[in-house]
Amino acid sequence: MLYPASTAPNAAHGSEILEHTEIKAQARNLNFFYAGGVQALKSINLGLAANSVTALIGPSGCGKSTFLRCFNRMHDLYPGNRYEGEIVVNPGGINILGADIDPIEVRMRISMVFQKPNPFPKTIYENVAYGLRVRGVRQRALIDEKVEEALRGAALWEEVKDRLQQLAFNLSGGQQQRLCIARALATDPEILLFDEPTSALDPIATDSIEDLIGQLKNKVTILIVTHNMHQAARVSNHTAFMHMGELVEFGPTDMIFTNPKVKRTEDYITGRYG
Ligand SMILES: Nc1ncnc2c1ncn2[C@@H]1O[C@H](COP(=O)(O)OP(=O)(O)OP(=O)(O)O)[C@@H](O)[C@H]1O
Repeated sequence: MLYPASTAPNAAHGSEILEHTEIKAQARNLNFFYAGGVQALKSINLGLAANSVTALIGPSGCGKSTFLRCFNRMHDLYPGNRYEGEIVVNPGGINILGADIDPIEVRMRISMVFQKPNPFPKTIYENVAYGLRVRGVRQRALIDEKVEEALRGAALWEEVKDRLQQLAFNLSGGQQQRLCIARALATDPEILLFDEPTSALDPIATDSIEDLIGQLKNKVTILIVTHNMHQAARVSNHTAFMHMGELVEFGPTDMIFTNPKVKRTEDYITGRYG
């Protein structure tokens, strides 16, 4: 769906950037308050281009994870947290923060991969089948098919196809993280959220996850939080720089890293703070 310029996201920070781009999701005037009253997000307007990777960067505590977690309503798990504004997801233009929206359904459409691999204490097969079972899928043949498809999608199938009934904990850290990606893929999500997905992994496992992200964007829209600016530059199409709960600058990744328009972005990119 093409948005006219007037409704393009991120009006304050280069709305022209996504003007002719299909937008998968769009945060509109998004504020977020933790239960104690801390306002962690301040009027964020940001669009995620469909089938591409958007990276969130910024110093510790700037609100990256808070923003990411709004997209799958993770904050609902703790009483007293409060959103204001909207996150509109296409197709359908549905505001997933709406009071009438079931957060569990949101999490089927928008899956998350965490910092540390967190497989369930179950077999490799059951880890991937989990979301399908929660959704009520019962046919064994269909589950088999989906498990294989998700493991192939996560570039893990060849390594585990002969040991699907082994415990997931027997896998290496990098394999466990790819298993978590397969688990996230099994319910055919439209958006994948990655919260520093390689920070607990060695360089080789990191490379394989980055390659995988490059392949996955053909099928899903990806939002990734990373502290590693080289990683943001390698994997993302667009980058958003946040500072103190605000979106400071947003643009094509090469532009943000080579020619940022805002001094705060430049200072961060060049290592002057953060
Ligand atoms: N559960 C919480 N309750 C109250 N305040 C919180 C909570 N979690 C985070 N915050 C605050 O919200 C702000 C944003 O935190 P957030 O974790 O989103 O930042 P971040 O950019 O992801 O940081 P990091 O890079 O260190 O992970 C910070 O000021 C943080 O202290």
